[in-house]
Formats: sequence, C-alpha cells, structure tokens
Amino acid sequence: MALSCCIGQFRRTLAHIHSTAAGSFNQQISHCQKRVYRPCTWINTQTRLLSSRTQQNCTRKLVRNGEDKKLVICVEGNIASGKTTCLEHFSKTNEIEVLTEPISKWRDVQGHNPLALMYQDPSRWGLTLQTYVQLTMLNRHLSTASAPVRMMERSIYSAKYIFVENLYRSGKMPDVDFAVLSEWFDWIIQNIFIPVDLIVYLQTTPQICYERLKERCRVEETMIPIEYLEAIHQLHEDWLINKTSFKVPAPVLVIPADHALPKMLHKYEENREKILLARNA
Ligand SMILES: Nc1ncnc2c1ncn2[C@@H]1O[C@H](COP(=O)(O)OP(=O)(O)O)[C@@H](O)[C@H]1O
Ligand SMILES: Nc1ccn([C@H]2C[C@H](O)[C@@H](COP(=O)(O)O)O2)c(=O)n1
Repeated sequence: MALSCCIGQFRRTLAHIHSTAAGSFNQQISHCQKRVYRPCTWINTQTRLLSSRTQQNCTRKLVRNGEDKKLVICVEGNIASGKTTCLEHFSKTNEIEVLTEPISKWRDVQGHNPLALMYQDPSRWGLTLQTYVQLTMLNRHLSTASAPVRMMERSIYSAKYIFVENLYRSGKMPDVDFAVLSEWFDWIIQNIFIPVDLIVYLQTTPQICYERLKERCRVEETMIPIEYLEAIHQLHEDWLINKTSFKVPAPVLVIPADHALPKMLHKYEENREKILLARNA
C-alpha cells in the first residue's frame, strides 16, 4: 500500500517535471523568436530564392525583408588602395547608396579606440577589434537599403579572410581567440543571408599603398611597416585572384589601381556599366 502510494507520487512528480521543462523550452523558443528575429524573416532559401547568391550551404536563413532585391557591390583592396576615393566617385550617382567602412566606430567605441590598441599590441587587442569589426560589418550588411544599388567598402568576408587570418598566421592572435572568432563567423554565414553580387577588387602594389598611407597620415597607422601591407596584399591575391584560400562569395571585377587619380576616375567610368549591371544569379 505504502509502496504503490510512493510510486504514484513519483509518477506525478516526473509528469510535473516533464511539463515544466517543456513549457520553459517552448517559452525560450518564442522569446527567442520575438526578441532576436522580429525585424527579419526566416525563409526557406531553397524555395524562395534560387539564385547562386543564396547558395551558402544552408536551407533556412535569417533574411531582411526585401534585401534579396537590391544589388550589392563590395569594394575590396589593401589599406589605402583607394577604396574610399572610389566610393566617393560613385556616391554622386542617384541610384547608388554608398556605405563606407565604419572606421569611426572602430576608433571610438564608448570612448575606447580598439583600432589604435590593436596596432599597439595586436596579440592583446586583435580579438577585441575584430569582434567589433565583425559586429559593425554585419550591421552594415543588414542595414535597410535606401537605393537600388548598394556599394560597400569591404565586407564581413574580408574582415575574416584577410585581417583575422593575417593576425592568426603572423602569430599575433592566440589559437583560442581565432577559434572563437571563427565560430562566430561560421554561425553568421550559415544562418544569416548576406548577399553580395559583385566584388570590385582594387588591385595595387603594396609600395603604392605604403606611399598613399603615409600621405593620408592616419594617426593609428603611423607604425604600419611595408611588410604588413605585403602580407595583406598576398591574402587578397590568394582569395580573389588565385582563389586558393577561401570561398569567394561573388564574381570578381579586378581594377588595377596603382594609377594616378585622373586615370582611376576614367577607369571607374569605363567599368560603370559592368558594375551596375552585376547580378550574382
Ligand atoms: N589614384 C590615386 N592616386 C594617388 N592618391 C590616391 C589615389 N586614390 C586615393 N589616393 C589617396 O590615397 C590615400 C588613401 O586613399 P583612400 O581612398 O582613403 O584609400 P582606402 O579607403 O582604400 O584606405 C588618400 O590620401 C587618397 O586621397
Ligand atoms: N577587419 C579589419 C578591417 C580594417 N582594419 C584596419 C586597416 C586600416 O588600418 C583600417 C581601415 O582600413 P582602410 O579603409 O584604410 O583600408 O582598419 C583592420 O585592422 N581589420
């Protein structure tokens, strides 16, 4: 009698634990959906979007409404290769919105300058800067479009494939920092739709970048040696030209960019149509 009473009580307790756990699990899901995903939509990219820009090895991704319709061009290149100057040129066109790198944020996050810290002590501050770069670049990619064509300076891809990779390969980023950043990056790429239609690669020699960097004279960059620009250059070449390092998310238009400014402006005009008609489909 006492034993069957105990078994009954045990069963009721188990049932209670089960229903409480299930309830709290469901609550977590709806809380998660409401809090995290409200501005976007989960869509089945296999059924709704079939262009190659969606082929990122995932069937369900977080997509901003309407983001699949605009054209996205990322301008990539070494430090001081002329990306901002190129964007400035195209910003005069009505249907193009230009998004420069959020470097002002990297120089001032709540009164701190992670860009300067990274150059002073890359092993200590590389992760700090690159985590923030990843966040701010993701924010740039997901920001609401204000024109049919978007031209962006760099991308979340080059942040990882060029700058994080360089810190790691040069021995200035500890394995654990690289592992954490890589897991963040892989999660983002697998779960969030980040369309790119064309990469415009401003191909320069490191020496020319070094001269332009000296002329620009950004205070954080005064200690950059030519060897750093050479390493960044080689990573760009392996990614976008040799295609031996990482997956390239879009077709690449290479524009040789060592020339003086008037010739560069002419080259931008020569390539205008190719750029504006790009659709990674
Ligand atoms: N074609 C060019 N010839 C000479 N100087 C240039 C040219 N393009 C840009 N510059 C100068 O070089 C520096 C770096 O250019 P910038 O557009 O800021 O490069 P990035 O955005 O790639 O770092 C700036 O001082 C800019 O005025
Ligand atoms: N992921 C990144 C991106 C940029 N930087 C650095 C390199 C430059 O000092 C600066 C901005 O580059 P620019 O627009 O002049 O080519 O930010 C970095 O360290 N990591």
